[in-house]
Amino acid sequence: MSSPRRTPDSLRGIAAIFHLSWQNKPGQAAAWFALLFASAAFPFGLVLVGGTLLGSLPAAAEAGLDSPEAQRTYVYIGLFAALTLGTRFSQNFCLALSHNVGRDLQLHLQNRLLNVLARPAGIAHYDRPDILDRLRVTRNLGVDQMRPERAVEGIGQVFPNVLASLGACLLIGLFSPWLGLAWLIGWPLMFYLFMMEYARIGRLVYAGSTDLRETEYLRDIAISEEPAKEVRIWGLRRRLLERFDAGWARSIDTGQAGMRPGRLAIALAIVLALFGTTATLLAYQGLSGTVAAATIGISLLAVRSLSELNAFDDSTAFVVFGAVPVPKVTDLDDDLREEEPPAPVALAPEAPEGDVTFKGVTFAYPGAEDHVLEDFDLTIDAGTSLAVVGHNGAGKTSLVKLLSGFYAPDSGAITADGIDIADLRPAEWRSRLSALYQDFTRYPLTVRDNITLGAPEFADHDDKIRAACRHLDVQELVDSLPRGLDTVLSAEYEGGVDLSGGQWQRVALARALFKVECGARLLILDEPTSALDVRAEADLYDQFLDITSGLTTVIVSHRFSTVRRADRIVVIDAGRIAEDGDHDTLMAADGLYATAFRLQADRLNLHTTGARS
Ligand SMILES: Nc1ncnc2c1ncn2[C@@H]1O[C@H](COP(=O)(O)OP(=O)(O)OP(=O)(O)O)[C@@H](O)[C@H]1O
Repeated sequence: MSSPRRTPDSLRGIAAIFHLSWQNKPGQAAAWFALLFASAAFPFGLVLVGGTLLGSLPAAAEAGLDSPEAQRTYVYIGLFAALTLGTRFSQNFCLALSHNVGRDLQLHLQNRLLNVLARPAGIAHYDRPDILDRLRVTRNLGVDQMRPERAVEGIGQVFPNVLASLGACLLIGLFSPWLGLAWLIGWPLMFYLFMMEYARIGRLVYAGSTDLRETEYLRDIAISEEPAKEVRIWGLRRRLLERFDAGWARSIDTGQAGMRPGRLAIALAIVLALFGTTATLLAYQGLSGTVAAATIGISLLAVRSLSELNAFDDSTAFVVFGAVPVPKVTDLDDDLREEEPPAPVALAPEAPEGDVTFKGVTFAYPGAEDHVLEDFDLTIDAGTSLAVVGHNGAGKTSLVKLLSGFYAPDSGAITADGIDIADLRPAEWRSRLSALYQDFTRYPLTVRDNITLGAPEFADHDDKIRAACRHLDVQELVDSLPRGLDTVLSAEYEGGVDLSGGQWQRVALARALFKVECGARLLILDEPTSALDVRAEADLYDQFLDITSGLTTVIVSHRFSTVRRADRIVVIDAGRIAEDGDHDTLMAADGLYATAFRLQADRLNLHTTGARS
């Protein structure tokens, strides 16, 4: 948990709110700034004119209705009425405009956050705890009291109030310079003490981000649909709750998370002392007639306006809490900004036509000490299929992630047609790839969307969709759905259906093959059969040559029935290639591959024997 005595995030947040509002819509921001000041200027004028009006009444009454004194009073009355209206209107307009500015800022931040997180070419930022901590704070863009939108609305109330109060302190100085000075010091001090209390509470809530991130993860496990089955079968509810409570207590000292009465008492004591002294002096001097009636009037109204303090209400809390996520978003934006290759190399339309190679690639995950791949060399021959096998954790998926450009090698290079893929625009390289990842995504969209997401510009090419669906009975699956390709794959929607795990994997395979139909040159299949039944796996085995014919394919699998079909098989062990060859060669070599293959084959045979007996 970080120290609660850091740079005040709220102040940075407020500055960022003004800056971003100006950047977003300068015209609207200028009107907002003007109204913020106008909402303070009108009440200030009201106090000044109101007090002067009060002071002018005795002389006007004495001099008669047509006297110059009375005419001055009429002017004051007119001004007072105009300023009263001005106060009312400017405050209402200011609040309305604050609402619009807040809404625009909220939208801007949400879009920016989405863009910031989706923008990096790779996914290494999801391995960085500092990014994840800030992400936790920015999630509060959607939590009511913490929303930046509420902070802007709060500014619309608090900012004019603070300015008007400072003006009122100055006006009290007309009556007594010492008293004015006392107010000018005491009032901001009181306001500061309140703000700091809110800021301290805000920091307590925000600061323990790492602990809270873990704690909230436990909460999410308890309330989300995906782990619901395991939560019940393992009876996790009580343990999750206990750990959630412990984590919450560790990250937020609940005893500290309220306003501290001591601080509040000091703040209130300052204000009460100022009010008491001012009232006593005003009464004494007013009665003794040593100070002009107008000065007494102005001071009285000034003191009254100072009692309309926003410092004590929720607006200040909203400003302090809601401003915190704002600079976090802009910081994330700066941190995750990536340089494009200085002069990106363009790929030929049909590229990669030649080999794809790993040359001396060494790679470790961010923050990890051990290398997953070390001085790794591999050539993936164009137009052939390559199977990558190895024990759990050997680095197969990491190889696929590197090939996809999700991570960059620490040293060495991955080249396609002799060009380092680091010199290409990531989007251009990926336009040539198609992939089915181990942890593929189940999109709650239509089947058509699910299949054509990789090449949406061809989404209405039914012939390509059919071609992508011709394997593993995906076409039959689509035909059996109530609305065919337009069926939404989620039971949460009207007319939608959910699929089984294996059916989802077939749809994901069709998605990968659709992109191939649309021109992808390199197909990556990472455990494509993990959820398939025996028949579907056998189908893939039968259709593998057809699917991969003439296509550069990398397949990662523990299922040897599919792997053995590949033109070439490499066994990865300890970050290097331990064996390399086709199925027959590797079996003849009688090494790791042959041992693992026989183990799996024997197990299947045993199983068959067991089933028969
Ligand atoms: N995001 C990550 N951050 C840190 N380490 C990681 C990350 N992903 C994987 N690793 C580590 O990298 C090593 C290789 O993982 P990888 O997923 O590439 O193995 P694999 O061969 O695909 O394993 P499996 O057969 O179980 O899928 C493992 O030690 C794993 O713990």
